[in-house]
Amino acid sequence: MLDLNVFPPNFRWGTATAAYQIEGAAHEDGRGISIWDVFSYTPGNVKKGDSGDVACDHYHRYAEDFKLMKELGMNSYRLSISWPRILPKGRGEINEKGLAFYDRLIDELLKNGIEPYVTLYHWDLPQALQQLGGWANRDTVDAFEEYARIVVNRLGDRVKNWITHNEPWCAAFLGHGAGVHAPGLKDVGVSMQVAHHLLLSHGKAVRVIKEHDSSHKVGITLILGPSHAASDSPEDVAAAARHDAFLNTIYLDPLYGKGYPRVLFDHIPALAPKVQEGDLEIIATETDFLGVNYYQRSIVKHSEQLPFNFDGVRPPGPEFTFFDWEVYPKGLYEVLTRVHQDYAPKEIFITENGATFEDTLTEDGQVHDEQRRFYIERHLKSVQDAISEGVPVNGYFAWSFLDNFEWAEGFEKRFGLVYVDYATQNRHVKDSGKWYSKLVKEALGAV
Ligand SMILES: N#[N+]C[C@@H]1[C@@H](O)[C@H](O)[C@@H](O)[C@@H]2O[C@H]12
Repeated sequence: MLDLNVFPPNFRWGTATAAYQIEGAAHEDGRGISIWDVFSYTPGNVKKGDSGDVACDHYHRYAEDFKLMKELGMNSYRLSISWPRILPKGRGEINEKGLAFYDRLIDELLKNGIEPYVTLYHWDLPQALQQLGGWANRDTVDAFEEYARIVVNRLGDRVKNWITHNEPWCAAFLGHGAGVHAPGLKDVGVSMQVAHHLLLSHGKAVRVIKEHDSSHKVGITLILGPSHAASDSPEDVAAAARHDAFLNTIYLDPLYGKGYPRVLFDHIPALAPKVQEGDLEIIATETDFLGVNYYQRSIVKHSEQLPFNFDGVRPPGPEFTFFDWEVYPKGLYEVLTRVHQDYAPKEIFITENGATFEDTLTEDGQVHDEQRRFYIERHLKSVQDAISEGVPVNGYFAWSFLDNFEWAEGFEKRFGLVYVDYATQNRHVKDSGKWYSKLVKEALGAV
């Protein structure tokens, strides 16, 4: 199935996490409140009333976690910085204890020979900024630029790989359109303006990073997936094209200098974001790589449902994850070849790919998660096929290293290669983690 010789010699093999999902210590050492703390504390928003208050207690256990990561043989690790840990009010006073924590974290990673890939924003906006309008307020773009400069100036002597934003589609639409993520707003027009401000802040952060050190690599992570028409009827084909714009090209097009997709905003002109002179040029600031998060495809049909006049159709499967997401490895190949053909990023990293299944810890501390192993194997085969066709994929970060706080699903949905027993905080490497470790060591010639 897999031919590791196809993967480039310096391929980055790792896992990914995010601050709010694993750190815990939500009220420790001067950390400010984030929109996800507020959203989680609001009854009904998160299953079982879970929150990131403790999570995987990574704030205190990072040394043991990185020791385990090293034992598993990974050469890279994608993490995010908690903005409210650095700037409790979002701007202004800097929390030195927050910066000192990330100093320790990065130093420990490097001590274990693991290359950090740092995401500046993985959804945990300081609540103080939300009270001023959050990402719907263009001023937050400047706040993000200030935050990025503080982080890059502090960690930039050791961190050389930066991801400005994680999945702006989720932050914008799930958080401001569907209301199922923080801050829990339900206004599609606002979500489109938020998308614009996220992209604008990305472009400004790229310039901050390159000003700090032009040799640093910087990119953005997008969640991407194929939009397949439910039938070849013109209506369904047009609906799928709008869905592709809604999920994919609303970000890809402006990032690669093409402006916003007309197929979407000609259909709903009233929802088009307000764009100021020069914005699109900033958004299209050259980057070094594209981060691709892939989980599933969408099947789309025409619908009278406003504002987009499209609706989802349940994929045929036959395999589905615990999230009820179809297992469709070919979609990753489709995304990679499309992105390469239409946008030609210098490099691509799979910054997230993984699945949740109902994991059970056995009496002897094992988790036999063959479904997850098979899921990852087939998606790596899609990466291999894309590389064989010349797509410059240079890394794969499995989501996730640890089971963690899965946003509105709380701790019920486990994505980790390592099982977390939240009652004891003990870590147990799942069969998928053992398999991935063996694969990585073989790929890196360590066996
Ligand atoms: N859901 N799900 C799993 C995973 C989520 O835990 C990450 O934080 C996101 O970046 C992305 O949505 C993917």
